[in-house]
Amino acid sequence: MRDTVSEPLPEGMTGAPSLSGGYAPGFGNDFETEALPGALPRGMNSPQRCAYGLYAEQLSGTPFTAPRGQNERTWCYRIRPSVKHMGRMSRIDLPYWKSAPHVDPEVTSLGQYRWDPVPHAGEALTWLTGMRTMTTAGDVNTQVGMAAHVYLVTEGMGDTYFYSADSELLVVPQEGRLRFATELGVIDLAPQEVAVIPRGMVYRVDLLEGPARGFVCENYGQKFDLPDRGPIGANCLANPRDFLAPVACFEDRDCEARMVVKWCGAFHESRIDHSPLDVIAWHGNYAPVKYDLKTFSPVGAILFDHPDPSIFTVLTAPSGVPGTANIDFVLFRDRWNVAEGTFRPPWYHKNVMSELMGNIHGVYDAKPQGFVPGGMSLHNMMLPHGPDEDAFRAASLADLAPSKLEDTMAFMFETRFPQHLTRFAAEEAPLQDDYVECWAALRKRFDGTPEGDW
Ligand SMILES: O=C(O)Cc1cc(O)ccc1O
Ligand SMILES: [Fe+2]
Repeated sequence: MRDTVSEPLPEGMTGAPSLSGGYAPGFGNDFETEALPGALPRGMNSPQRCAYGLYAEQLSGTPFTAPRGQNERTWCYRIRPSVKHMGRMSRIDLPYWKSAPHVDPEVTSLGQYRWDPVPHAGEALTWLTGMRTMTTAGDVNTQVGMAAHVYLVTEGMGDTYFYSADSELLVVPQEGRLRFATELGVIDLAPQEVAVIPRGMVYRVDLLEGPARGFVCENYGQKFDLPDRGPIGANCLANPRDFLAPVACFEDRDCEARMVVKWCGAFHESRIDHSPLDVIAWHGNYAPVKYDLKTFSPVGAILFDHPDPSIFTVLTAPSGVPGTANIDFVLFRDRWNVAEGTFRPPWYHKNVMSELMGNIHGVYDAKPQGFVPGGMSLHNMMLPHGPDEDAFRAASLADLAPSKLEDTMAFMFETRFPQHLTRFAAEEAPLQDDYVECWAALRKRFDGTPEGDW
């Protein structure tokens, strides 16, 4: 890939030649970037002839008529139009990547589930062959719901390129480093960062440091957005400036390449003779982004009680019903615990939404044992859960001086839809058969006295 060519600054001025080392900051911004000077048309989208003999093409991420605040599209100026990046498609099988509706009659999804990290199998796996679906929810055909996956990557995709017509992908690495070489530029991704790859965006995933493992939330529905902050005001939580979109760069490369497309839950391939990453300049607001989770500014209880976990929402994908997300992406990062007279860990609860959690790093306060980095848990719709016996005892008896929860980073994909386990999740992944035992020792403390039996 070529490096970004930055525009010369006007005479007598000095300044940074490029933004943020290959990225431009902002969430949902209208970006413009060109890898060759003058490649981006000025003042119009469709010149009669584009500079450098490029083709102009629009990528629409929302319907043409979406309300202005949600309307997303990007204009690309590319060596060939996308229609040249696809030949006749034929079906291929990626047996571990499932889409909703996928309800296996032999699998029980009703229960509290927890998994150890899915181990690296010792076989060579790419972003496509290493994607392992754990749960699906909703329906990919009607564009509602999601799937939760674990990825195991030991090698790059080589000359295979991919796009998902079904979904945008929220990528949450836990181990290793990946490079997403996309049509609009390059995103390098490490643990404790996340990336959002939009629906329809062509890319290839290279391995920078392996093996790599992480989690993916495949969003079939409306795009992830920043949540409204309500009375919190204009700042904190995830701040728009901390999202980074790549600047334009391109490949002008003839090779025997393969384009793989996910469409209505099925995978297809076709052969082409060049790299499709040929966008030399683009402008618009439909772009991949990355975000450093360590820039998330948590807001919490500063006197008493434990608020709902929605205060830690990084991104929310709306469902059309106000306040009822298709998916909330929620982050439990290191933070201060200061609430007085309060049981500080999460309370016991039953939730109409279903909660899939993953541990990126360290120890999660409600589950000091057994929920390890790389591990996942599922507390499905209306399934009771809460702190294990150790966490309950410790927090009930703790001296409530301010204390810092350190070395902790876990997340939740919370969806309004029940999540159905795949056979892989139920039979092949390292399910902890004894997970429910973590609550076994929660004994009756009611003894008729106001103090209870401690
Ligand atoms: O179940 C969990 O551990 C996630 C969670 C955390 C929290 O602080 C409040 C509610 C909740 O579901
Ligand atoms: Fe919960």
